[in-house]
Amino acid sequence: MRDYKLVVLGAGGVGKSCLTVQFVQGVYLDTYDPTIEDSYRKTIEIDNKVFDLEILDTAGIAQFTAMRELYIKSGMGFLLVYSVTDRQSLEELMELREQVLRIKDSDRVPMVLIGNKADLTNERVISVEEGIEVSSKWGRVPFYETSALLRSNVDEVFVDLVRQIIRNEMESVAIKDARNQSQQFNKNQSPSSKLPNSGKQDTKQSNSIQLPKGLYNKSSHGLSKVKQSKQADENRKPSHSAPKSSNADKVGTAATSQQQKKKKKGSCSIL
Ligand SMILES: Nc1nc2c(ncn2[C@@H]2O[C@H](COP(=O)(O)OP(=O)(O)OP(=O)(O)O)[C@@H](O)[C@H]2O)c(=O)[nH]1
Repeated sequence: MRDYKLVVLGAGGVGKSCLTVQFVQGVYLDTYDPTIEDSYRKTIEIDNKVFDLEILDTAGIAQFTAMRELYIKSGMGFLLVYSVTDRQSLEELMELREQVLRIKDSDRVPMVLIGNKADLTNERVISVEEGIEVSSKWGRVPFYETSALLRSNVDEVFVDLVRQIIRNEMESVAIKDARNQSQQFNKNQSPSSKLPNSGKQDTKQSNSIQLPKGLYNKSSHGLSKVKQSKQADENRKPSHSAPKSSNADKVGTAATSQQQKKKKKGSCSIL
């Protein structure tokens, strides 16, 4: 079983704990008590494969953010949450994303942009279009509006993130294999096997093995396999998904949740 570490990031009060608890336990918590750090586990099945998720619900308010660097380092995928009722929370996300990219030292970190509290239509200050715009600026990071209250798009954001991690892993393995093949090929090319005038021929042969030229494209996301990359682009369309009562049918086997790490108090009280 694969073990994936997901990290939920965002300003204080945007609904990180509520989204996490809704996903893990299927309950909505409606009182607010700032989180220091909570860890949850959930087993899910995606595409007939079982994944064990460790979800870290992090502190939004400044006093408790000292550990941020550490958990960003260990996280494999990130849920970046703002509230559609709080402009400041979207601004804070810009810095958080920068921090993630800097610490991971990569621009292809699995992440999802989430505008939560979409049910609060009268208090909304950030439009869907604005969310889509941010997602485009971030390189078409998948974007969802959610409501932890209505359990809308809750499963979807977690499943999307896990799929991104799987894709990333597959791409890394493919690149590694290609490198190994290329190295193996170079090793096998002993000078004695070359014809006296074989300069041209050698180049041709090695090009056919050097996958970065033939099979791979160099993009802003680094090397990626053309076919997979297309698929990834498809999936990365700024997929605004309007809130709806959702029950992702591919999610949710053997949901086990436990609050592992200490928390000042429960971030929300269970109804
Ligand atoms: N209407 C509505 N309220 C929500 C939603 N999600 C969370 N809330 C409320 O917003 C408040 C804060 O929610 P939390 O989940 O504790 O927020 P948080 O981001 O974990 O906050 P920190 O722990 O300080 O980082 C609570 O009163 C929730 O009930 C939602 O989707 N809709």
